Amino acid sequence: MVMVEAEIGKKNRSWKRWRWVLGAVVAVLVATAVSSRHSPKKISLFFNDHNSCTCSKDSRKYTGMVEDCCCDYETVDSINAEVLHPLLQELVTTPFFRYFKVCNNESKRKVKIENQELPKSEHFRYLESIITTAEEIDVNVVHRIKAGWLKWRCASGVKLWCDCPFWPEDGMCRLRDCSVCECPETEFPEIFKKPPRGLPSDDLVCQEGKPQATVDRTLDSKAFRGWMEVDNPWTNDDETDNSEMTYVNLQLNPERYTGYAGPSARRIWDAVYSENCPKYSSGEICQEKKVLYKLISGLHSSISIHIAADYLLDESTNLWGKNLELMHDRVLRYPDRVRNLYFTFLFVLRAVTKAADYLEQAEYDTGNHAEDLKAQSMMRQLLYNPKLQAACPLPFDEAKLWQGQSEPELKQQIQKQFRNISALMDCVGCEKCRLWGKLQVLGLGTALKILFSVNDQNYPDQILHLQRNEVIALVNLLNRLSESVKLVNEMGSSTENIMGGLVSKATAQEISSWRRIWDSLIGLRLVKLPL
Ligand SMILES: Cc1cc2nc3c(=O)[nH]c(=O)nc-3n(C[C@H](O)[C@H](O)[C@H](O)COP(=O)(O)OP(=O)(O)OC[C@H]3O[C@@H](n4cnc5c(N)ncnc54)[C@H](O)[C@@H]3O)c2cc1C
Repeated sequence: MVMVEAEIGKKNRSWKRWRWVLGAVVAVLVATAVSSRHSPKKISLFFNDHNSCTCSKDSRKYTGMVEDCCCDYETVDSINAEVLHPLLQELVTTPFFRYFKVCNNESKRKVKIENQELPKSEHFRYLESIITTAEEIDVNVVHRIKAGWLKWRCASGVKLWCDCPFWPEDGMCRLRDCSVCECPETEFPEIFKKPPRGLPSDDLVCQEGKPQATVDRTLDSKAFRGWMEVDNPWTNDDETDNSEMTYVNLQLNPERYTGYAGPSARRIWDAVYSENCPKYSSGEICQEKKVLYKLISGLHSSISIHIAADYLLDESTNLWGKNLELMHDRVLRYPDRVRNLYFTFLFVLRAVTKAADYLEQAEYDTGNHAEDLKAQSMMRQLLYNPKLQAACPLPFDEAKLWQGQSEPELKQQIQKQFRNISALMDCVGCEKCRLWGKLQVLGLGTALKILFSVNDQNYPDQILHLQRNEVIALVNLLNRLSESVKLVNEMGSSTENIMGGLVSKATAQEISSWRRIWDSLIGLRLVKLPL
């Protein structure tokens, strides 16, 4: 009996010791996991579980048809590298494509403070005096004043500002790089300032969707296509008020890292996805909703790729370069984000080639004859490229969509959602991000208009009309997507190798830490190794 009790006591003591060891091990595990989560350079202990090499390697080999498209990944990569990318890179440098019209109502904005209307210039002088008594003023006005103050301090002379219709926008730019450099009046093409040919100059406001806009279509659809302002049911921008518009040179304002992040940026993306294009579930059968989600996700991937490809690596020395870790973390390690990028690229490419007749005949007139001829000729090379036509004749087949019974209501619903996304771009709190956000969403809206709102069997009377800014946005968007696809193709494997190296390095470090912990436990005689 005594012997049995002694045996049980021994087992209890040994169990208690093991429990202690187990507790210590769990504590160390948790601490390691927490510390690696908070340290961006470290790879989490659980990284391998979720991204095991075997599983991710296979899924990252993008082969076969791009989902819902009519062209495979390999062909997209080769035709992009060989034809599209070089052509587009040059095309967007021509004067016609490098100037983009943006809203410039900053100078005319009046800020209402205590029932007083102040012009913007006076508003800043008044600002400091009232900011202390802020509680007494309507909270929205205070938000806006603070936003204006931040923006003003961040980049003096900010002008690219249209009102955010959803909430007081908080102008969260961190770097000077988030501001946009506008063109002086003398720089942008004289012809851009003129009203469209054939229309009386004081009729500009009346053109949008109004009877006056019905230009002679026979003439229009044959040889000459003047640029005119016609409504796009997919976008939110009203560009008819030309006095409030100005031009920016896109070549001087590249899309790249700006430091715009945190709650302001997060709020935009959250609103875009949760309110306007929620991720479809695997059982979702509505193709059109899937398309909207994939277009936005593809655009988001492209923006992230550009941020990572042109990143401020060292602020103190102003060193810019590629941030492969960021590219991997935001896009490459999510196969669906990469797939959506390819999808968006093919969708926009299809829109451009579908509008070939229109784009071929359009006027690329900026007053610089040689450059305009070059733009026209490159446009033709893009639209009728034999290699592209042979390799990928129909990048995306829009005829498969909008076949259901509830088509008109569904189209209206999706148009409304896209218009909301378009309006949300005015809430982007950093100028340069807003410029590119607005341009690319306008480009997507133009692609949607080309594919779904004209020359459709359901709308036989609709003839394609594009605004100059829509064409500029469409082509620049295609160029951005083409760059992203090229970067993903080139960087994909090297980034994976580097990240793979980091994982193995981190794993090796972690193994050696574990060995030290293990050795100490043995040293403390808390663990007994079997003989
Ligand atoms: C319109 C717009 C333009 C911007 N332009 C720039 C710019 O030019 N330069 C710059 O430095 N910053 C820009 N930003 C900010 C940038 O996009 C990020 O928001 C910021 O860098 C913070 O990144 P994040 O890691 O928090 O993730 P975010 O990119 O903000 O993503 C937020 C969430 O969306 C989801 N998500 C991310 N990518 C995808 C995807 N491809 N598909 C589906 N879901 C996804 C994820 O759940 C993620 O957590 C822009 C933001 C917006 C809204």
